[in-house]
Amino acid sequence: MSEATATTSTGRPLRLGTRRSALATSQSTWVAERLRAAGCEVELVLVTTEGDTSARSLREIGGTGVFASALRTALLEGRIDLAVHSLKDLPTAPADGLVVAAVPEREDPRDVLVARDGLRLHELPAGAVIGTGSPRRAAQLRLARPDLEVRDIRGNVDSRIRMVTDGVLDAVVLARAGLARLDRLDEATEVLDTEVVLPAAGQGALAVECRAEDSALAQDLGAALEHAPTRAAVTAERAALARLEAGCTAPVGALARSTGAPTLTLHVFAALQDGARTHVLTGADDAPDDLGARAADLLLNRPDPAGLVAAPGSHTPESDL
Ligand SMILES: NCc1[nH]cc(CCC(=O)O)c1CC(=O)O
Repeated sequence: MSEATATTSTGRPLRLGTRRSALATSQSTWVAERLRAAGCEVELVLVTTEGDTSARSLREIGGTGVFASALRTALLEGRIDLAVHSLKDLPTAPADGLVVAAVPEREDPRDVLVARDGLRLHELPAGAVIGTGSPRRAAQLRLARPDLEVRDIRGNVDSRIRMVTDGVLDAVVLARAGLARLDRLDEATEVLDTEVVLPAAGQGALAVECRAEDSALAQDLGAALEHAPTRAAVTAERAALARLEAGCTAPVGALARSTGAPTLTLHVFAALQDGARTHVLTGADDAPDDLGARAADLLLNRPDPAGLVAAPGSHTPESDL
């Protein structure tokens, strides 16, 4: 990035909009530091979202978009120049007038268990209470451990872990990436295998968004932050999610991995009304949208009779933070 593009066209520092939570500020600070290392002047601007201020269930306040929408409004109104989102919280529908200018290299996308007494999932006693607000996690936990009680919870990462340390719950499931960003990975008692709990589409990855009309800024953000293999993987995952959202209301997991360029292998999970299904598909990493859409179509046509029955209309976003 050249010094000439280190600030906006008006010469002032780039305004990076961030939510207030510890996780959001850690993500935004990481991006700001990378941009400063690339020669940009960057300042953080706090933006409040309804997902942060409302105690109502995420299902009531409108789902996946609640964390992203205030940042997007601030971008479109010109109050900020760029925003950093957790990619898994970003709706699959593109936003008019905005562009995901960069997808940086993702963290380990897996979920972790934080349980009392250092326990692992298979060591929790029958009847143990495990907290998650994510229908995706709940569905897969019920498949792995039908003898546990899965309880719907919400709150930020800190308050969810406190439910375990305070003895209210035996365990919670969180994204490993979130704990890593908060420097609290040592509190995880197990990294959950993706065969047991497939992560959410885009989990562990960030999206750096700006106005589409700021094409020079978008280019600079791409040059400073883009990680092409992560972009390909999350594009495949989100294409699968979008296709499944169009065809059903089930909880979905999706994870693509590079299996030797130029191929990607995509695992998709959905807990449909008539059972849980997974599908694995390999395809070209230069056509990730196509790979995701095909994997979703194949999954929707292939029932796995041994699977789980999901509650109707249970498609809601990931547990909140
Ligand atoms: N919706 C909550 C959310 N969004 C992003 C993360 C963690 C970091 C990530 O997955 O990128 C979390 C917390 C969690 O699921 O435990």
